[in-house]
Amino acid sequence: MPAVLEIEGLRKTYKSRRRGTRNALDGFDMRVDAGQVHGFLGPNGSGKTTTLRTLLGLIRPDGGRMALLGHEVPGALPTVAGQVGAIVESPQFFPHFSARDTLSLLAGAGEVPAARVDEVLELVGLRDRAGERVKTYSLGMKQRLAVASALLKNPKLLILDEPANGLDPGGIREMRTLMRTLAESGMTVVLSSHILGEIQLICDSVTIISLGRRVAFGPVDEVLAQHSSGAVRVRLEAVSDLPAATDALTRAGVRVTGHPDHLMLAGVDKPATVTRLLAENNLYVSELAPVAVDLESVFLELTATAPVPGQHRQVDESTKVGGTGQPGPTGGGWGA
Ligand SMILES: Nc1ncnc2c1ncn2[C@@H]1O[C@H](COP(=O)(O)OP(=O)(O)OP(=O)(O)O)[C@@H](O)[C@H]1O
Repeated sequence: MPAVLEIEGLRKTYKSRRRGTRNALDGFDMRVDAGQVHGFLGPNGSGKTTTLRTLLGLIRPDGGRMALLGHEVPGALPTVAGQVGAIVESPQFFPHFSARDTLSLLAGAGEVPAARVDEVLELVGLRDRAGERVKTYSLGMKQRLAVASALLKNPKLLILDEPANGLDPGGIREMRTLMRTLAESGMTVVLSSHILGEIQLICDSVTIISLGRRVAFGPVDEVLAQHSSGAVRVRLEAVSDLPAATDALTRAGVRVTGHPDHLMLAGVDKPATVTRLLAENNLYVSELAPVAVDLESVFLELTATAPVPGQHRQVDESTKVGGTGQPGPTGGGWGA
């Protein structure tokens, strides 16, 4: 299957006086095959938007190579731009224009046939409100308009950063159906999202990024299978014992992901060893069950972002150049 999007060894460094030089992308790789719905996942600040902005020529990379639809970018962007539709960060629309005026203006500028405006309004479910001013739209309606604008030129590749943002549950389901329909018509769709249950339902394949590097990729089934061996859910008689159990299990070399009322363990060969280890620490198990792992658990484990009882995780996924490769101690990866 031909690759529609290819990235190899992409590097991007941001420099700031306050935070020094930090790698947002640290040799990142990604490949998306034609006709797939591909999920692009990563914790806050892990480099997703930087990747997408770099691909679209909005940011200059510091190293690596990228190709869209078989053409090296950014050099070939003028050639491929007409075949790539993207929403990266919320686009701004004229508040006094209606959705139909907005799309007609964009269609005119992009030499798209006027009839396509009504087609995309229908596709995103805005037909009945298309004549009203954008300033009267809800967040979800603006999001639908943004998707409509990216679909106008019937692109071969559609890139959407958080398309479900602001959509109600019905809207999320409609977006899911729309993405599948577009893929069935031959379009390749790349979605970044934090709604992992949704990604598991929609996507054929995923890339997971952490600290500016790829930590997992491939068909969703394969990524789940690679990480599902020995997954066990543990509940204790006392929820307040979970931190002590996390500590004891981690010291014994078990990979533990904390949840408010249970722990998920990975790589457990014999569940009986867990029961014995906890009992030796006066921690008593009320449930020990093998589980089929889901994308959320895989994500939390691979990106080490699972909540730890009693701790407040600080967001910082960039890595200091010349540092240890770990996030900085001060947290707050919200730009310089
Ligand atoms: N203009 C900038 N100047 C300095 N640092 C930046 C800039 N833009 C992004 N960064 C940093 O680069 C890192 C990656 O940010 P990016 O926006 O790519 O993350 P993300 O994965 O899209 O996060 P989110 O899920 O929160 O949208 C973060 O540490 C961020 O603070």
